[in-house]
Amino acid sequence: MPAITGIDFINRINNLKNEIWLNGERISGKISEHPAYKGAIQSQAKLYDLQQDPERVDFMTYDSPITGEKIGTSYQPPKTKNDLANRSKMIQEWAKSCHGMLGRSPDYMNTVLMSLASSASLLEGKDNCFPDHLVTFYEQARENDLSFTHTFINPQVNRSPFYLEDSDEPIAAKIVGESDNGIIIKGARLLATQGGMTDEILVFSPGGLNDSDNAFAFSIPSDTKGLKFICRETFVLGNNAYDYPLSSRFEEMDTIVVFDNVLVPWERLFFYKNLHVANNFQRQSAFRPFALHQVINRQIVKLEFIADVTEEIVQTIDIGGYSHVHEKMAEIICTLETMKALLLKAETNASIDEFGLMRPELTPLQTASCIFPKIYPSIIEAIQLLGASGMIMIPTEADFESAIRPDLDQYLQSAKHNAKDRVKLFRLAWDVTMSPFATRQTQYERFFFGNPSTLASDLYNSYKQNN
Ligand SMILES: Cc1cc2nc3c(=O)[nH]c(=O)nc-3n(C[C@H](O)[C@H](O)[C@H](O)COP(=O)(O)OP(=O)(O)OC[C@H]3O[C@@H](n4cnc5c(N)ncnc54)[C@H](O)[C@@H]3O)c2cc1C
Repeated sequence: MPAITGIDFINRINNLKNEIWLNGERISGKISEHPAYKGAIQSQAKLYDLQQDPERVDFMTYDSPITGEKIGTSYQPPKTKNDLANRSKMIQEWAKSCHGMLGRSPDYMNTVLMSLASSASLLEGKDNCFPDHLVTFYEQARENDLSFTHTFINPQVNRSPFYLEDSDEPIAAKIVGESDNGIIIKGARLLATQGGMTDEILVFSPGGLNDSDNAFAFSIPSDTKGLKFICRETFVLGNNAYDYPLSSRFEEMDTIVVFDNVLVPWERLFFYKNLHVANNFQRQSAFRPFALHQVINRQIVKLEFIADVTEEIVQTIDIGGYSHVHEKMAEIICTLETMKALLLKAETNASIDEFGLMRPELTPLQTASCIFPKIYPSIIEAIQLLGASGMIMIPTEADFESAIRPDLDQYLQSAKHNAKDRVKLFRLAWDVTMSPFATRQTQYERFFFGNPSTLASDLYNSYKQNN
């Protein structure tokens, strides 16, 4: 089938009837109508619709090698520098539609699956490995435009390097059985963003040292029997876009994932009970350069949006003459320009890799992934400092529609805007920096691609090898 539309996505997710728990209750009825999911599902649906837009179809889609129909570019293995540039254009187009706030827009996971399937040859001839399953499944996902969440990390029980789980009842999800139909998984995974609102969940175990039951990789439908998504509290405070401009539209739920004796059919298993492969496959595959390429493109769009919002604050209350304001703006500009330069270097120095992919240079992407999580929180703080009490004194749209409107118009006006527009801007700045949604965004960017110290070690070690 061709790339799906927004309504195809919504209908498919509603039909799944995934087991999702929020605030002590199982969500029933259409997930797309639930207040905690509605905004994100509608925003994601708009992304799918962009694939159909006649003005964008040439770079948002490409011709299926199987059917010739137009399918999503995020699934395309880039073979030329032009393909890579097209990929960036597609990623940035989707990111612009959500100001880079949907960290797990479908292009992220589609890219992950594309890069892993392109590296399937690494699994060939290895014990308990099924490279053909990975490639077949990728083709199935690509041709049906499947959406994904993923969970790669074990629950945060004990992070000491000497910790080995020793419990009769599994905590971290592991293999507890095997049958003619597949393997059985029991236990939990730390986190899946967008858990419950995607067709599939991709699971990779962290591997380890001694227990091959901790070594597996697979993808299963989100409505598989025994699979549960347990939500954190929702950060949607209301659905009015004036009051909650970002959280009403882009709040991606995070979920604990529980596997209650879940059967993973053989054909969905990519490898199992092979610790060496579990410990090395992702690192040796094309996963890192391509996933990071998607992440850095999105973060650039997000920074551009943040720079615009911040400049508007500066203009609105006319603080552009102060030198400390210039310093804060310069910090944003330097970060943005650094990220763009690193992306450009990665794409300029791209070369064909062992899997035949046009791979962006890894070092600049790793560098960007070390810089951004550190600087993002300080950019957020800079906006808080520039906005000062303006970030707090933000009446709602209902206030503007009430009898106190004349007071608000008089006392909340600004150098550039009338009161309602000024408050609209500051509510947006609050949703970028201070609301529960914003606070989660900061934590998200800090840990998006893993522990910052692990990312730094990765950069250090690969830099030593390659330079
Ligand atoms: C909002 C949000 C959304 C996320 N979405 C997803 C998702 O969709 N899918 C997914 O798989 N994951 C997701 N994650 C998980 C993310 O990958 C992890 O948060 C990240 O890898 C860090 O792991 P952790 O949270 O378990 O922290 P921990 O590993 O428990 O770290 C806790 C502290 O200990 C330190 N520490 C731990 N181990 C080491 C070490 N070996 N060396 C040095 N210091 C160490 C850390 O630096 C940190 O300060 C998400 C996280 C967040 C915050």
